Amino acid sequence: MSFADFQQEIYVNGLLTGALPPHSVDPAVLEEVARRRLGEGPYWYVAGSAGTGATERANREAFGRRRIVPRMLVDATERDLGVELFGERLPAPVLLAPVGVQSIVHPEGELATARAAASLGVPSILSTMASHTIEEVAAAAGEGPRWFQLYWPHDDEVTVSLLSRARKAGFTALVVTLDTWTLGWRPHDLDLAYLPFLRGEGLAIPFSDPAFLAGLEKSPQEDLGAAVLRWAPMFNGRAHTWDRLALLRDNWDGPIVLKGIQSADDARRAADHGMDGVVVSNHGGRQVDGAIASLDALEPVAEAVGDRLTVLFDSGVRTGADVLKALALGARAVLLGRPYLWGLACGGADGVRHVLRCLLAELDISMGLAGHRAVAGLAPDCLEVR
Ligand SMILES: Cc1cc2nc3c(=O)[nH]c(=O)nc-3n(C[C@H](O)[C@H](O)[C@H](O)COP(=O)(O)O)c2cc1C
Ligand SMILES: CCCCCCC(=O)C(=O)O
Repeated sequence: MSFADFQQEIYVNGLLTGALPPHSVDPAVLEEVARRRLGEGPYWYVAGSAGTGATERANREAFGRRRIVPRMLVDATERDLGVELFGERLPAPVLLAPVGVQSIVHPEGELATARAAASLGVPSILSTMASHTIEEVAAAAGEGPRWFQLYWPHDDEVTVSLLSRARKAGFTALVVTLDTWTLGWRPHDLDLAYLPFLRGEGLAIPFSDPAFLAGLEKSPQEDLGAAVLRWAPMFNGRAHTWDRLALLRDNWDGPIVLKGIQSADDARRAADHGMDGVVVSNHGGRQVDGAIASLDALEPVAEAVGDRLTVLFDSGVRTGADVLKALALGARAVLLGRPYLWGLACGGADGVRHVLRCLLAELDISMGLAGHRAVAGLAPDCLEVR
């Protein structure tokens, strides 16, 4: 079955039974429904961005400036969206971005996300700030592909312990997020005084880690305040430096991908330091207001590193056509962020699966209509810049 068949399934169901799709296929409508369900604090924590929102808007505008140039009389009836990432064959060039504290959106949080992604063979990247433990999420993902995202603690024993737990639980690739060593200036969260971690929420992974617990007199269940006080300076407030990457290389025997890269120079340095990939990302515009649009950073990074690194992309992807554009500009695959959280809010695992199926169906159909049989054939000349 191709991803495009989801469109037929919806039409046929509608014709035969009069049934509408369980959720809207329009990401903006789904977001509106999620907004009503979540309430102000949780909605704005997810939807919000840094400062005036200029970078979040720039992310979308950069997609708007690029237009696909469809080619005719090409037989693209049969298409292959598959892609190989670090030796793993994936059915489509899409992963679910790491997102912390998903229990604020749905009680099953990362467990639901992992199940939905696994049902389609798509990797979901587990955040260090997840509201379920590494081992619980691994069990929920079953045979599905798993990647782990590290928020890198300023405590080497905790770092090594997290990496070893993730490896033991079957996570194959490590994504190290560099752009959020401290939280950006986020007016919505400040005005609503809504910051889930400060209540100890969504910290299931550090709070279940033996090396982290070894530094506490009482368990987090007995003394949550003390646990938060140990967590905060360990994970927040100080950046690491390039020379420290050796610790990760020495303690992770799979691919390592640096997330949050926005400059060609940093991408080259990542390659020089023995990294395997980068995610060109500005964290969905949540960190530096006024930062470069992620899509504008993509092509220079891809050109700078050539085959030395696997280049992934996120920030601002909303539709299948967006995925096509990012692939054409040099991404091997993209990470989807906020849209799947709206699916999670509206329908748990089914909602996340629905969002993924819509995105992949639209990508598949857009590829065909634009005259592309495989993602490997996409290049900058498939697009026009306005
Ligand atoms: C609510 C929320 C929580 C996030 N938590 C994390 C996280 O724990 N780790 C991380 O690397 N990125 C995190 N991100 C950033 C995403 O991985 C991704 O870079 C971003 O959402 C992409 O932009 P988009 O939402 O416009 O698609 C978070 C994003 C959101 C919206
Ligand atoms: C110490 C930083 C924790 C941030 C976790 C969630 C996140 O990345 C976000 O954007 O919010």
